[in-house]
Amino acid sequence: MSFKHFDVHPVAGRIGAEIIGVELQQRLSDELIREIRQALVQYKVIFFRHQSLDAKGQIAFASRFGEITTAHPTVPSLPNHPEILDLDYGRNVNRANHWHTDVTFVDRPPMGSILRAVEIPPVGGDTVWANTVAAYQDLPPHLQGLADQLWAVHSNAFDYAEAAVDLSDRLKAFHQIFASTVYETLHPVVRIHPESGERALLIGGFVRQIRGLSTSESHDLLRLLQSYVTRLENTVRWRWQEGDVAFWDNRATQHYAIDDFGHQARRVQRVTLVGDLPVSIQGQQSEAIRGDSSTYIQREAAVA
Ligand SMILES: O=C(O)CCC(=O)C(=O)O
Ligand SMILES: [Fe+2]
Repeated sequence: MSFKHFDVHPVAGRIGAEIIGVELQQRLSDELIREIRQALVQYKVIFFRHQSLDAKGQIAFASRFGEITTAHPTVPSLPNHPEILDLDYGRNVNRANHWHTDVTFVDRPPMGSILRAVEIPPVGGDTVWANTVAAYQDLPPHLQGLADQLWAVHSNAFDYAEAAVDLSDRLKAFHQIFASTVYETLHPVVRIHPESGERALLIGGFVRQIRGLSTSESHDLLRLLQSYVTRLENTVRWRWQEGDVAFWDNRATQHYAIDDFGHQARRVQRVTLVGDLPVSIQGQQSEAIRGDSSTYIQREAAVA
C-alpha cells in the first residue's frame, strides 16, 4: 500500500514502520488521520521520530482515533491530565518486562496506545513488539485449526500484585481497588481483527487458563502458541530517542519493555484508546466473567 501524505520506512520485515514527514503537534487533516490509521493496521506498530508533542497535543492526536480511557490501576496519571499515564520507571511503576497485550483481563481491551518518550537512558530501555497475526499465520494448519476452537480466561489476579516501588497514598488507593477487584474475561484464542479481518492470536501475560484443558495441558499449549508470537521474525525492536512516539495496534500485537537500564531514568507517557469486544472466527464475542470493566475504565471516578 502506498501513502499520499507521508513516507513509510518499514523497520523490520513483518512488523513496524517509521512514518516520516508528519508533525504530530499540528492539527492533522481527516485524510491524513485516515492514512495513519491504515498504516497502523498494516504495520501493527508505527513510529514517529523526534516529535515535539506535548501532553495536550498527545491527547488531541489520540482523540482523532477514538475514545480515550483513563485506565490504569497503579500507574499514576499526569496532574490535570487523567488521560495520560505517566510511566516513570523506578519511581512510580513496575517494569513491563513481560510479554503482554494491554489489559486483556477486561472484556474490551484497548484498541491501541500512543506512547511518547519523555526521558530515555543513553543505552537500554528499548521496547519490542510482536505481530500476533504473523504468529497465527506461522502455526501449522492443524495447530491453527485447534487454536480457532479455543477460549481462554484472562485475569488481573497476579499482575501489579506487588509494587516494587513505594506508592504514594493516591496510588495505594488505586492499587487497593484494583487488587481487591478481580477482573476475568473469556476471550477467543484467535480473534478476528475488526478492521483488517485478519486472524490474530489473543494470548499473552494475562492468560490464566485455556478452557477445557487441564492446568498443565493449558500451560504447555500456551507456551507453544506464545513461542510463535515471540519468534524474532515476528518482532520489531525500537531504540527510543527522546521525543519519539510509538502507536501500536493492541488488537494485533504483544509488547515487552526491556529491563536493561539499571537505575537510569526512563520515563514514557501513554494515552490509551478504548477497544471493542473481541470476536472469534465463529462470530462469538468475548464475555466478562468477573469484574465490571467500566469500573476499570472509570478509575479516576472510582477513587475520587
Ligand atoms: O515502557 C514501555 O516501553 C512500554 C510499557 C508498556 O507495557 C505499556 O505502555 O503498555
Ligand atoms: Fe503494556
